[in-house]
Amino acid sequence: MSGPGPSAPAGLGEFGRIERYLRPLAAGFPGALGLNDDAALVDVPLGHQLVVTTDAMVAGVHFLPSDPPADIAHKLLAVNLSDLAAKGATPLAYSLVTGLPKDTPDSWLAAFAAGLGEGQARWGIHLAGGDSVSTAGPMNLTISALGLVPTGRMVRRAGARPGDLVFVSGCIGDGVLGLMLALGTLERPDSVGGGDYLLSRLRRPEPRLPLAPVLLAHASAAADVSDGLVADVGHIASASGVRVVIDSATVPVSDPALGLLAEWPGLLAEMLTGGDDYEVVFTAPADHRNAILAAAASAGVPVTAIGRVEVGEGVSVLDRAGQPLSLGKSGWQHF
Ligand SMILES: Nc1ncnc2c1ncn2[C@@H]1O[C@H](COP(=O)(O)OP(=O)(O)O)[C@@H](O)[C@H]1O
Ligand SMILES: Cc1ncc(C[n+]2csc(CCOP(=O)(O)OP(=O)(O)O)c2C)c(N)n1
Ligand SMILES: [Mg+2]
Ligand SMILES: [Mg+2]
Ligand SMILES: [Mg+2]
Repeated sequence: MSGPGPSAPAGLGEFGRIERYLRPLAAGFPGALGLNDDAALVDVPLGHQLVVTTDAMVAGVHFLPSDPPADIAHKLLAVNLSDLAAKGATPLAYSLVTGLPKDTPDSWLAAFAAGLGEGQARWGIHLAGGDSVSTAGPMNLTISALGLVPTGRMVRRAGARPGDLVFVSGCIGDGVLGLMLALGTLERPDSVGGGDYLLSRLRRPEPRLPLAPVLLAHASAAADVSDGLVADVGHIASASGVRVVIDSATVPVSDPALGLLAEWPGLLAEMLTGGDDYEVVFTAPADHRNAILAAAASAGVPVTAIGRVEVGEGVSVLDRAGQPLSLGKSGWQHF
């Protein structure tokens, strides 16, 4: 049809890009139909429900335009799989929308697709379909991820009950410290490798998928921590109609973050509210505590008890002396 001519694109063009970079990512998912149809087909095994989640990432808002394309791909998949993990779901497939500025070279998409391929292999998920558009604005990348849960078992934000304990995976605050390093608003920590660790936690978060079965077995409510620990605990509190009390001294913090905190104690408020953690916060009956810690340890995910659920509403964060900390904000908001 359209041969090379004055209006032909300099690179592979829309369909050339799909064929070269995206079709290989769909090879492992028969329902993707080789990215050759109007839509994809998804089989849901008997006794299971489909869990659907969508997160977008926008240049200048969620990542820096200069970030390596493979890191952007890793994070885009990871933030979506983090929501699936928090719901107790097992990843199945994803749909991708690339909104790229017109001057984005083929080489950028090649590196981005390579990053997606690495993530697919790591997390056992395949591309099912999507859309490719150009944009007059900043780069905009969106994934909708599909996962499976046994019917009726998705772990919701609603379900926390007074008397439950609050648990969190991993460490909190690395992401926002990594962002401050990337933006140059924080000095690199003295610890060898500490700065690289914090930047990798920002750019390459690890979705807590191995925690999903532990959540299915024990959690009364759960959310992933994207906006900030206090904000996301607040989502559980309001959905569940309860009050949550967090003991800030028990919130797990990495060694590089501890080093920075020793010098600038004021960073604690940022760490509790800054977001970009992609850890899972969940509630469970207090008598499940030992079973949860043992199951999480077997799954290779560190989990720590950080607070309790009470009658009431909202979130209180207490300092070492049991006094309320005033944090200023609870988390990231787009508007
Ligand atoms: N543009 C939208 N259209 C439909 N639903 C949306 C939209 N934006 C957010 N939501 C819904 O609002 C809820 C909160 O969204 P969000 O805070 O982005 O969740 P998360 O932090 O887990 O990614 C979710 O149930 C999400 O599906
Ligand atoms: C360049 C840049 N600026 C700021 C941030 C911090 N940041 C941007 S959005 C966000 C919250 C999470 O994003 P959102 O779109 O709210 O994800 P969701 O809660 O829907 O999963 C954070 C912490 C960042 N990661 N990169
Ligand atoms: Mg979202
Ligand atoms: Mg999310
Ligand atoms: Mg979430």
